[in-house]
Amino acid sequence: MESESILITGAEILDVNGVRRASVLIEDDIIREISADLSPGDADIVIDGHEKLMIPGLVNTHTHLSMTLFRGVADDLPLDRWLNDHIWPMEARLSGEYCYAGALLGCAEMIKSGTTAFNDMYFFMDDVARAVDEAGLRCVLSHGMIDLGDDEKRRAELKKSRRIIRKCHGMADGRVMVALGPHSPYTCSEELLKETASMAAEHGIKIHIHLSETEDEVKNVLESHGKTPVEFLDDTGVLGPGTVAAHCVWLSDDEMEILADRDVKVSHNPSSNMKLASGVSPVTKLIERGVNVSLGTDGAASNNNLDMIEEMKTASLLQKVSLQDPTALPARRVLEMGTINGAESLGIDAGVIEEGKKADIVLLNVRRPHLVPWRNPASHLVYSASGSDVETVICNGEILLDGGELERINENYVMEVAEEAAEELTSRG
Ligand SMILES: CSC[C@H]1O[C@@H](n2cnc3c(O)ncnc32)[C@H](O)[C@@H]1O
Ligand SMILES: [Zn+2]
Repeated sequence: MESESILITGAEILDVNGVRRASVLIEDDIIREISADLSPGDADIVIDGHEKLMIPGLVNTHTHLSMTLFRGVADDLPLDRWLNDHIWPMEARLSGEYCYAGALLGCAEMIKSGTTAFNDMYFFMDDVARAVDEAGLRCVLSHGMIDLGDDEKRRAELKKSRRIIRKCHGMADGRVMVALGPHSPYTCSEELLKETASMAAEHGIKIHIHLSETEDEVKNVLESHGKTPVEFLDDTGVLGPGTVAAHCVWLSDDEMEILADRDVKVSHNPSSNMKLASGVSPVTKLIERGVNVSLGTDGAASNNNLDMIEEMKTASLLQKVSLQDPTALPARRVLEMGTINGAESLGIDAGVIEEGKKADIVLLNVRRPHLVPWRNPASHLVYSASGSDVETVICNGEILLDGGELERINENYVMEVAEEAAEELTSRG
Protein backbone atom coordinates (compact mmCIF):
# COMPACT_ATOMS: atom_id res chain seq x y z
CA MET A 1 0.00 0.00 0.00
CA GLU A 2 1.33 3.44 -0.89
CA SER A 3 1.71 5.78 2.06
CA GLU A 4 0.12 9.22 2.12
CA SER A 5 2.32 12.16 1.17
CA ILE A 6 2.77 14.87 3.81
CA LEU A 7 3.42 18.58 3.28
CA ILE A 8 4.63 20.74 6.16
CA THR A 9 4.19 24.37 5.18
CA GLY A 10 6.38 27.31 6.13
CA ALA A 11 8.12 25.99 9.22
CA GLU A 12 11.38 27.37 10.55
CA ILE A 13 13.92 24.58 10.02
CA LEU A 14 16.87 24.05 12.38
CA ASP A 15 19.57 21.44 11.88
CA VAL A 16 23.37 21.28 11.54
CA ASN A 17 23.07 23.35 8.36
CA GLY A 18 21.64 26.29 10.33
CA VAL A 19 18.23 27.98 10.23
CA ARG A 20 15.94 28.65 7.23
CA ARG A 21 12.20 28.81 6.48
CA ALA A 22 10.65 26.51 3.85
CA SER A 23 7.97 23.92 3.15
CA VAL A 24 8.89 20.24 3.24
CA LEU A 25 7.27 17.50 1.14
CA ILE A 26 7.49 13.89 2.35
CA GLU A 27 6.72 10.99 0.03
CA ASP A 28 6.91 7.42 1.28
CA ASP A 29 9.77 7.33 3.82
CA ILE A 30 11.81 10.14 2.23
CA ILE A 31 12.07 13.94 2.33
CA ARG A 32 11.28 14.51 -1.36
CA GLU A 33 11.42 18.30 -1.69
CA ILE A 34 12.28 21.37 0.37
CA SER A 35 11.15 24.63 -1.19
CA ALA A 36 9.30 27.89 -0.65
CA ASP A 37 7.09 27.11 -3.67
CA LEU A 38 5.23 24.00 -2.54
CA SER A 39 1.46 24.42 -2.23
CA PRO A 40 -1.16 22.52 -0.18
CA GLY A 41 -2.48 20.77 -3.31
CA ASP A 42 0.85 18.94 -3.59
CA ALA A 43 0.14 16.42 -0.79
CA ASP A 44 -2.47 14.15 0.83
CA ILE A 45 -1.88 15.54 4.33
CA VAL A 46 -0.99 19.18 5.05
CA ILE A 47 0.51 20.31 8.37
CA ASP A 48 0.63 24.04 9.08
CA GLY A 49 4.24 24.72 10.08
CA HIS A 50 3.78 28.35 11.11
CA GLU A 51 4.89 29.08 14.66
CA LYS A 52 6.54 25.66 14.69
CA LEU A 53 10.24 24.77 14.84
CA MET A 54 11.20 21.83 12.63
CA ILE A 55 14.20 19.73 13.71
CA PRO A 56 15.49 16.31 12.66
CA GLY A 57 14.18 13.48 14.85
CA LEU A 58 16.47 13.13 17.87
CA VAL A 59 18.65 10.02 18.12
CA ASN A 60 19.25 8.42 21.53
CA THR A 61 22.40 6.28 21.20
CA HIS A 62 22.34 4.49 24.57
CA THR A 63 19.20 3.12 26.19
CA HIS A 64 17.83 0.14 28.11
CA LEU A 65 14.24 0.88 27.14
CA SER A 66 12.38 -1.64 29.28
CA MET A 67 14.05 -0.15 32.37
CA THR A 68 11.22 2.40 32.35
CA LEU A 69 9.64 -0.20 34.66
CA PHE A 70 12.37 0.51 37.24
CA ARG A 71 12.01 4.30 37.14
CA GLY A 72 12.33 5.73 40.64
CA VAL A 73 13.63 2.48 42.14
CA ALA A 74 17.02 2.55 43.90
CA ASP A 75 17.88 6.20 43.34
CA ASP A 76 20.94 7.93 44.76
CA LEU A 77 23.43 5.06 44.67
CA PRO A 78 26.78 4.48 42.94
CA LEU A 79 26.82 2.17 39.90
CA ASP A 80 28.17 -1.02 41.56
CA ARG A 81 25.68 -0.99 44.46
CA TRP A 82 22.86 0.15 42.15
CA LEU A 83 23.46 -2.81 39.78
CA ASN A 84 24.52 -5.55 42.20
CA ASP A 85 22.13 -4.92 45.10
CA HIS A 86 19.05 -3.61 43.29
CA ILE A 87 18.82 -3.70 39.49
CA TRP A 88 20.27 -7.13 38.71
CA PRO A 89 18.14 -8.97 41.35
CA MET A 90 15.00 -7.30 39.93
CA GLU A 91 16.06 -8.03 36.34
CA ALA A 92 16.29 -11.73 37.22
CA ARG A 93 12.47 -11.63 37.38
CA LEU A 94 11.99 -10.10 33.92
CA SER A 95 9.96 -11.85 31.21
CA GLY A 96 9.22 -11.11 27.56
CA GLU A 97 5.87 -9.59 28.45
CA TYR A 98 7.38 -7.31 31.09
CA CYS A 99 10.06 -6.15 28.64
CA TYR A 100 7.38 -5.57 26.00
CA ALA A 101 5.34 -3.44 28.43
CA GLY A 102 8.39 -1.40 29.49
CA ALA A 103 9.54 -0.95 25.90
CA LEU A 104 6.12 0.24 24.76
CA LEU A 105 6.08 2.78 27.60
CA GLY A 106 9.58 3.88 26.57
CA CYS A 107 8.46 4.27 22.96
CA ALA A 108 5.53 6.43 24.03
CA GLU A 109 7.85 8.62 26.12
CA MET A 110 10.43 8.93 23.36
CA ILE A 111 7.90 9.79 20.65
CA LYS A 112 6.27 12.41 22.88
CA SER A 113 9.66 14.06 23.50
CA GLY A 114 10.91 14.05 19.89
CA THR A 115 13.12 10.97 19.60
CA THR A 116 12.74 8.95 16.39
CA ALA A 117 15.64 6.48 16.68
CA PHE A 118 17.52 4.79 19.48
CA ASN A 119 20.20 2.23 20.31
CA ASP A 120 18.99 -0.29 22.90
CA MET A 121 20.75 -3.05 24.84
CA TYR A 122 18.67 -5.30 27.07
CA PHE A 123 16.90 -8.64 27.44
CA PHE A 124 13.98 -10.28 25.55
CA MET A 125 14.82 -8.17 22.53
CA ASP A 126 12.29 -9.84 20.21
CA ASP A 127 9.61 -8.46 22.55
CA VAL A 128 11.27 -5.04 22.47
CA ALA A 129 11.31 -5.27 18.66
CA ARG A 130 7.56 -6.05 18.69
CA ALA A 131 6.93 -2.89 20.73
CA VAL A 132 9.08 -0.76 18.42
CA ASP A 133 7.36 -2.20 15.35
CA GLU A 134 3.95 -1.26 16.79
CA ALA A 135 5.05 2.20 17.94
CA GLY A 136 6.59 3.08 14.55
CA LEU A 137 10.06 4.08 15.75
CA ARG A 138 13.48 3.21 14.34
CA CYS A 139 16.10 1.38 16.42
CA VAL A 140 19.21 -0.74 16.73
CA LEU A 141 18.64 -3.52 19.28
CA SER A 142 21.12 -5.82 20.97
CA HIS A 143 20.76 -8.66 23.43
CA GLY A 144 22.96 -7.61 26.35
CA MET A 145 25.58 -10.33 26.87
CA ILE A 146 27.25 -11.06 30.23
CA ASP A 147 29.34 -14.23 30.79
CA LEU A 148 31.58 -13.37 33.78
CA GLY A 149 34.14 -15.84 32.38
CA ASP A 150 31.73 -18.80 32.37
CA ASP A 151 32.07 -20.86 29.12
CA GLU A 152 28.54 -22.21 29.17
CA LYS A 153 27.09 -18.75 29.76
CA ARG A 154 29.20 -17.36 26.89
CA ARG A 155 27.84 -19.95 24.45
CA ALA A 156 24.27 -19.30 25.65
CA GLU A 157 24.63 -15.52 25.25
CA LEU A 158 26.03 -15.80 21.72
CA LYS A 159 23.21 -18.20 20.83
CA LYS A 160 20.62 -15.69 22.06
CA SER A 161 22.29 -12.94 19.99
CA ARG A 162 22.28 -15.15 16.87
CA ARG A 163 18.59 -15.85 17.37
CA ILE A 164 17.75 -12.16 17.64
CA ILE A 165 19.78 -11.37 14.52
CA ARG A 166 17.89 -14.06 12.57
CA LYS A 167 14.49 -13.06 13.92
CA CYS A 168 14.63 -9.26 14.04
CA HIS A 169 17.36 -7.76 11.83
CA GLY A 170 15.63 -5.71 9.12
CA MET A 171 12.08 -6.21 10.44
CA ALA A 172 9.40 -3.47 10.32
CA ASP A 173 10.47 -2.36 6.81
CA GLY A 174 14.06 -2.01 8.01
CA ARG A 175 13.17 0.22 10.98
CA VAL A 176 14.50 -2.44 13.36
CA MET A 177 18.17 -3.37 13.05
CA VAL A 178 20.12 -5.71 15.31
CA ALA A 179 23.59 -5.26 16.81
CA LEU A 180 25.72 -7.27 19.24
CA GLY A 181 25.72 -6.08 22.86
CA PRO A 182 28.58 -7.33 25.04
CA HIS A 183 27.73 -5.51 28.29
CA SER A 184 31.19 -4.21 29.31
CA PRO A 185 34.89 -5.03 29.75
CA TYR A 186 34.22 -6.02 33.40
CA THR A 187 31.36 -8.47 32.74
CA CYS A 188 32.56 -10.06 29.46
CA SER A 189 35.45 -12.48 28.97
CA GLU A 190 38.15 -12.00 26.36
CA GLU A 191 36.71 -14.98 24.42
CA LEU A 192 33.22 -13.49 24.37
CA LEU A 193 34.58 -10.16 23.13
CA LYS A 194 36.67 -11.84 20.41
CA GLU A 195 33.69 -13.88 19.22
CA THR A 196 31.58 -10.73 19.27
CA ALA A 197 34.08 -8.97 17.00
CA SER A 198 34.12 -11.80 14.48
CA MET A 199 30.33 -12.29 14.55
CA ALA A 200 29.80 -8.55 13.96
CA ALA A 201 32.15 -8.69 10.96
CA GLU A 202 30.46 -11.82 9.62
CA HIS A 203 26.98 -10.26 9.75
CA GLY A 204 28.03 -6.69 8.98
CA ILE A 205 26.34 -5.43 12.14
CA LYS A 206 27.21 -2.95 14.88
CA ILE A 207 28.48 -3.47 18.42
CA HIS A 208 27.06 -1.67 21.47
CA ILE A 209 29.03 -1.73 24.74
CA HIS A 210 29.50 0.16 28.04
CA LEU A 211 33.08 1.43 28.34
CA SER A 212 35.15 3.13 31.07
CA GLU A 213 32.11 4.31 32.99
CA THR A 214 33.63 4.44 36.49
CA GLU A 215 37.05 4.74 38.07
CA ASP A 216 36.46 1.34 39.72
CA GLU A 217 35.96 -0.24 36.29
CA VAL A 218 39.39 0.96 35.18
CA LYS A 219 40.99 -0.38 38.42
CA ASN A 220 39.22 -3.75 38.13
CA VAL A 221 40.08 -4.28 34.47
CA LEU A 222 43.70 -3.27 35.10
CA GLU A 223 43.83 -5.81 37.93
CA SER A 224 42.21 -8.64 35.93
CA HIS A 225 43.86 -8.09 32.54
CA GLY A 226 46.86 -5.82 33.12
CA LYS A 227 45.37 -3.39 30.59
CA THR A 228 42.97 -0.46 30.70
CA PRO A 229 39.40 -1.12 29.47
CA VAL A 230 40.13 0.56 26.12
CA GLU A 231 43.39 -1.40 25.61
CA PHE A 232 41.67 -4.64 26.62
CA LEU A 233 38.79 -4.11 24.16
CA ASP A 234 41.19 -3.03 21.43
CA ASP A 235 43.15 -6.27 21.76
CA THR A 236 39.95 -8.30 21.27
CA GLY A 237 39.09 -6.52 18.00
CA VAL A 238 35.88 -5.02 19.40
CA LEU A 239 36.88 -1.41 18.73
CA GLY A 240 36.06 -0.24 15.20
CA PRO A 241 33.88 2.18 13.19
CA GLY A 242 30.76 0.07 13.82
CA THR A 243 31.11 0.17 17.60
CA VAL A 244 29.09 2.50 19.83
CA ALA A 245 30.78 2.81 23.24
CA ALA A 246 28.58 4.27 25.97
CA HIS A 247 29.86 6.54 28.76
CA CYS A 248 33.65 6.73 28.08
CA VAL A 249 34.21 8.79 31.24
CA TRP A 250 37.61 7.60 32.51
CA LEU A 251 39.96 7.91 29.53
CA SER A 252 43.65 8.75 29.33
CA ASP A 253 44.96 10.78 26.39
CA ASP A 254 46.37 7.57 24.88
CA GLU A 255 42.98 5.86 25.15
CA MET A 256 41.31 8.82 23.44
CA GLU A 257 43.83 8.43 20.62
CA ILE A 258 42.92 4.75 20.29
CA LEU A 259 39.20 5.54 20.13
CA ALA A 260 39.83 8.24 17.51
CA ASP A 261 42.15 6.02 15.50
CA ARG A 262 39.63 3.11 15.43
CA ASP A 263 36.79 5.53 14.58
CA VAL A 264 34.76 4.27 17.57
CA LYS A 265 31.49 6.14 18.08
CA VAL A 266 31.07 7.46 21.64
CA SER A 267 27.66 7.84 23.29
CA HIS A 268 27.83 10.49 26.01
CA ASN A 269 25.32 9.99 28.85
CA PRO A 270 25.59 13.09 31.06
CA SER A 271 22.48 12.65 33.24
CA SER A 272 23.30 9.05 34.10
CA ASN A 273 26.95 9.93 34.79
CA MET A 274 25.85 12.76 37.09
CA LYS A 275 23.14 10.77 38.88
CA LEU A 276 25.39 7.75 39.58
CA ALA A 277 28.27 10.18 40.29
CA SER A 278 30.44 8.27 37.80
CA GLY A 279 32.36 11.33 36.62
CA VAL A 280 32.56 13.71 33.66
CA SER A 281 33.37 12.41 30.18
CA PRO A 282 36.10 14.41 28.37
CA VAL A 283 33.68 15.16 25.54
CA THR A 284 35.42 18.34 24.40
CA LYS A 285 38.77 16.54 24.09
CA LEU A 286 37.17 13.65 22.21
CA ILE A 287 35.54 16.05 19.74
CA GLU A 288 38.88 17.87 19.28
CA ARG A 289 40.38 14.49 18.28
CA GLY A 290 37.65 14.02 15.66
CA VAL A 291 35.63 11.38 17.55
CA ASN A 292 31.92 11.18 16.70
CA VAL A 293 30.24 11.88 20.06
CA SER A 294 26.47 11.47 20.23
CA LEU A 295 24.04 11.52 23.16
CA GLY A 296 22.22 8.86 25.16
CA THR A 297 19.92 8.94 28.14
CA ASP A 298 20.88 5.47 29.44
CA GLY A 299 17.98 3.65 31.10
CA ALA A 300 15.12 5.45 32.84
CA ALA A 301 16.30 4.07 36.20
CA SER A 302 19.50 6.12 36.10
CA ASN A 303 18.32 9.33 34.41
CA ASN A 304 15.21 9.22 35.21
CA ASN A 305 13.57 10.05 31.87
CA LEU A 306 14.25 9.65 28.15
CA ASP A 307 14.02 13.32 27.19
CA MET A 308 16.77 14.05 24.64
CA ILE A 309 16.13 17.81 24.69
CA GLU A 310 16.91 17.79 28.40
CA GLU A 311 19.97 15.60 27.68
CA MET A 312 21.31 18.18 25.20
CA LYS A 313 21.05 20.92 27.82
CA THR A 314 22.64 18.74 30.50
CA ALA A 315 25.53 17.81 28.18
CA SER A 316 26.24 21.45 27.47
CA LEU A 317 26.00 22.64 31.08
CA LEU A 318 28.12 19.77 32.39
CA GLN A 319 31.04 20.58 30.07
CA LYS A 320 30.77 24.28 30.89
CA VAL A 321 30.88 23.80 34.65
CA SER A 322 33.51 21.06 34.68
CA LEU A 323 35.86 23.01 32.38
CA GLN A 324 34.85 26.33 33.96
CA ASP A 325 34.42 27.56 30.41
CA PRO A 326 31.03 29.02 29.36
CA THR A 327 31.96 28.63 25.69
CA ALA A 328 32.30 24.83 26.01
CA LEU A 329 29.83 22.69 24.04
CA PRO A 330 27.51 25.44 22.75
CA ALA A 331 23.91 24.79 21.66
CA ARG A 332 24.70 24.12 17.98
CA ARG A 333 27.28 21.49 19.01
CA VAL A 334 24.93 19.52 21.25
CA LEU A 335 22.24 19.72 18.56
CA GLU A 336 24.76 18.06 16.23
CA MET A 337 25.39 15.38 18.90
CA GLY A 338 21.66 14.76 19.38
CA THR A 339 20.87 14.49 15.67
CA ILE A 340 23.38 13.89 12.85
CA ASN A 341 26.10 12.33 15.04
CA GLY A 342 23.61 9.88 16.49
CA ALA A 343 22.21 9.00 13.06
CA GLU A 344 25.73 8.41 11.69
CA SER A 345 26.65 6.27 14.72
CA LEU A 346 23.68 4.00 14.11
CA GLY A 347 24.04 3.93 10.31
CA ILE A 348 20.76 5.77 9.70
CA ASP A 349 20.45 8.09 6.70
CA ALA A 350 18.73 10.84 8.72
CA GLY A 351 19.62 13.42 11.37
CA VAL A 352 19.38 16.37 9.00
CA ILE A 353 16.53 18.02 7.02
CA GLU A 354 17.70 17.48 3.44
CA GLU A 355 16.10 16.18 0.24
CA GLY A 356 16.64 12.43 -0.14
CA LYS A 357 17.11 11.79 3.60
CA LYS A 358 14.79 9.56 5.63
CA ALA A 359 11.74 11.50 6.76
CA ASP A 360 12.37 11.51 10.53
CA ILE A 361 11.12 14.94 11.54
CA VAL A 362 9.92 16.70 14.70
CA LEU A 363 7.86 19.88 15.09
CA LEU A 364 7.84 21.88 18.31
CA ASN A 365 5.27 24.50 19.24
CA VAL A 366 7.19 27.74 19.80
CA ARG A 367 4.18 29.77 21.06
CA ARG A 368 4.93 28.90 24.64
CA PRO A 369 5.73 31.46 27.38
CA HIS A 370 9.16 29.93 28.08
CA LEU A 371 10.11 30.30 24.39
CA VAL A 372 9.14 33.98 24.05
CA PRO A 373 10.61 36.16 22.64
CA TRP A 374 11.36 33.74 19.80
CA ARG A 375 14.77 34.89 18.63
CA ASN A 376 17.48 32.21 18.65
CA PRO A 377 16.22 28.75 17.60
CA ALA A 378 19.29 26.68 18.61
CA SER A 379 19.56 28.44 21.98
CA HIS A 380 15.82 28.17 22.69
CA LEU A 381 15.72 24.49 21.71
CA VAL A 382 18.67 23.48 23.89
CA TYR A 383 18.46 25.87 26.87
CA SER A 384 14.74 26.76 27.14
CA ALA A 385 12.63 24.00 25.58
CA SER A 386 11.87 20.51 26.83
CA GLY A 387 10.40 17.34 25.41
CA SER A 388 6.89 18.49 26.32
CA ASP A 389 7.09 21.20 23.63
CA VAL A 390 7.08 18.50 20.94
CA GLU A 391 3.81 18.50 19.01
CA THR A 392 4.32 16.43 15.84
CA VAL A 393 6.64 13.50 15.18
CA ILE A 394 7.18 11.80 11.83
CA CYS A 395 9.32 8.67 11.56
CA ASN A 396 10.01 6.88 8.28
CA GLY A 397 7.47 9.18 6.61
CA GLU A 398 4.66 8.27 9.00
CA ILE A 399 2.99 10.53 11.56
CA LEU A 400 3.47 9.00 15.04
CA LEU A 401 2.45 12.07 17.06
CA ASP A 402 -0.15 14.52 15.82
CA GLY A 403 -0.89 17.64 17.87
CA GLY A 404 0.57 15.88 20.92
CA GLU A 405 -1.55 12.72 20.43
CA LEU A 406 0.04 9.32 19.81
CA GLU A 407 -1.29 7.91 16.55
CA ARG A 408 -0.19 4.27 16.54
CA ILE A 409 -0.31 3.29 20.18
CA ASN A 410 -2.90 3.96 22.88
CA GLU A 411 -1.25 6.08 25.55
CA ASN A 412 -3.62 5.15 28.39
CA TYR A 413 -3.42 1.45 27.62
CA VAL A 414 0.39 1.58 27.46
CA MET A 415 0.58 3.34 30.83
CA GLU A 416 -1.85 0.90 32.47
CA VAL A 417 -0.01 -2.20 31.25
CA ALA A 418 3.37 -0.77 32.27
CA GLU A 419 2.07 0.27 35.69
CA GLU A 420 0.83 -3.27 36.31
CA ALA A 421 4.10 -4.84 35.12
CA ALA A 422 6.19 -2.48 37.27
CA GLU A 423 4.04 -3.22 40.32
CA GLU A 424 4.40 -7.00 39.86
CA LEU A 425 8.15 -6.76 39.25
CA THR A 426 9.09 -4.46 42.09
CA SER A 427 6.61 -5.42 44.84
CA ARG A 428 7.99 -8.96 45.36
CA GLY A 429 10.99 -9.63 47.65
C1 LIG B 1 22.96 -6.93 29.79
S1 LIG B 1 21.68 -5.84 29.30
C2 LIG B 1 22.17 -4.28 29.91
C3 LIG B 1 22.48 -4.29 31.37
O1 LIG B 1 23.07 -3.04 31.67
C4 LIG B 1 22.58 -2.60 32.90
N1 LIG B 1 22.82 -1.18 33.01
C5 LIG B 1 21.95 -0.17 32.98
N2 LIG B 1 22.60 1.00 33.10
C6 LIG B 1 23.90 0.69 33.20
C7 LIG B 1 25.06 1.46 33.35
O2 LIG B 1 25.03 2.77 33.45
N3 LIG B 1 26.25 0.83 33.42
C8 LIG B 1 26.32 -0.50 33.36
N4 LIG B 1 25.24 -1.29 33.23
C9 LIG B 1 24.05 -0.69 33.16
C10 LIG B 1 21.15 -3.01 32.87
O3 LIG B 1 20.57 -2.96 34.13
C11 LIG B 1 21.27 -4.40 32.28
O4 LIG B 1 21.54 -5.35 33.26
ZN1 LIG C 1 23.77 1.68 30.08
